[in-house]
Amino acid sequence: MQNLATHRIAAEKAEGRLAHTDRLPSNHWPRNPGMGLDLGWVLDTRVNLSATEKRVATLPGRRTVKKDAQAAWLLKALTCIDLTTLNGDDTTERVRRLCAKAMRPLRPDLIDALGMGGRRITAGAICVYHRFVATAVEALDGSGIPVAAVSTGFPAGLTPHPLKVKEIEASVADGAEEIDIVITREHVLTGNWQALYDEMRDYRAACGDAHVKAILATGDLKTLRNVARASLVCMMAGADFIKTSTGKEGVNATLAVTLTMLRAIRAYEERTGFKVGYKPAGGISTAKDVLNYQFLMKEELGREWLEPDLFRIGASSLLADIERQLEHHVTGAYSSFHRHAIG
Ligand SMILES: O=C[C@H](O)COP(=O)(O)O
Repeated sequence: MQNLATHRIAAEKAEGRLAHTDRLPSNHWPRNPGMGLDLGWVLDTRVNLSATEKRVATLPGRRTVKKDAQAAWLLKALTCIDLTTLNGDDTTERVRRLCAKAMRPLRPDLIDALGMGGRRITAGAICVYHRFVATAVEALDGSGIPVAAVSTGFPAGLTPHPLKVKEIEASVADGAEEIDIVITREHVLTGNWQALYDEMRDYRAACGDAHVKAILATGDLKTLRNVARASLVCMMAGADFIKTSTGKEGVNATLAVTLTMLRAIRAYEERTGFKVGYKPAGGISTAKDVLNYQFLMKEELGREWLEPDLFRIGASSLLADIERQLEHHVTGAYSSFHRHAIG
């Protein structure tokens, strides 16, 4: 069922008043409440590896956008970035600089030259460890940009369960509006779907009103079938988003994993009517990469999944390349990477 805000936005869109890059409110779609664990559905789910690989292999050559259209897609991608710093040497100062970048990701002259003068263009969120949540919330005050905290013993997810729940509660108390949890990979590798469902249910409950993204760590899950099944179980347990990776696995986001997860999202929506968001993360660092993810989102799920309330890109260095490409689009010249030190 659509809420009032949804109707208003739909009406504005129909009248052409909602520009391509304007942010939609984060409560645009009804939140996925989850459902009981349907083991039959989980175990019936299979993935055709060669068909998946064939489908994604043809994507880069088949779909391309140029000039103004490319600039519009890249601007849209920019608004979906969860600007991330997840390093052992993170400091308060680095997090503050990242927040400043999230609020002003592009130079004003570039925004004007792209015909977007006067529009508010920001990153989708800031993503940090719990230690820096309060710093980021303070730095972003009044901007409307949410803070996402990685949690539950990120990245390995092997701390005791009660501590994981407390970690979520602590980040929510500090002002995190989004919590990126990591699942226990062993539950997937041993086919213990009930245990995965139960832990995810606890995480969702601990989040309260904060939205929860379930990081599957797909590079650890061995098969696409496991990826599809884990995606379904996390959605059944109430995940608002499913996310590929921590960025710390040997293999992080890929197009094959993305196709598998997007089809699970589609199946879940067909069955329940609820839309779940998608967040590829880890190793996405070029404008060219991100366009392929956007094409796949649009082809598999439709235009609605190109907005930040259903699509985020977890990335620590993608913004710099998007900025360079947009600057090239405007000026005809590439700037060097050292001029885009953050993001
Ligand atoms: O969730 C975000 C990832 O940790 C970012 O990975 P990245 O540093 O490869 O962009």
